[in-house]
Amino acid sequence: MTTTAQHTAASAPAAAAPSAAPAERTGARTPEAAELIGGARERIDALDDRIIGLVQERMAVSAVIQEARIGSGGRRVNLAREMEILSHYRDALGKPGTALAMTLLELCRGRV
Ligand SMILES: O=C(O)C(=O)C[C@]1(C(=O)O)C=C[C@@H](O)C=C1
Repeated sequence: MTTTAQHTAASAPAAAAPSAAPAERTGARTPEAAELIGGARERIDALDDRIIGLVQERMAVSAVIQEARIGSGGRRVNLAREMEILSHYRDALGKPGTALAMTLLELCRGRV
């Protein structure tokens, strides 16, 4: 029987294999570029871990707010506040910022 992992490994392009040579793995055409990309990817992985941690922290703080509001007899969602957040992200990051804020709000809403 073929496992999912075997199937994926067999069908994935060689460039994606972890054991591939650095230049192949990064798409670079020189060892220097491969080295630079490898280092920058490590920084991106570290940044992504921090971003994920911040998102999780945001979710926890949002849950505290929602709990307090619902516990006091209010509604879970506060649309006026959501509009402020959408504007904030859009002002900082442009149109994709709005999409990012919507995803964050989706993650944060409805956790309590
Ligand atoms: O600020 C609030 O009132 C919240 O409930 C937090 C939050 C958010 O995650 O930013 C979540 C739900 C609301 O609809 C608006 C905003």
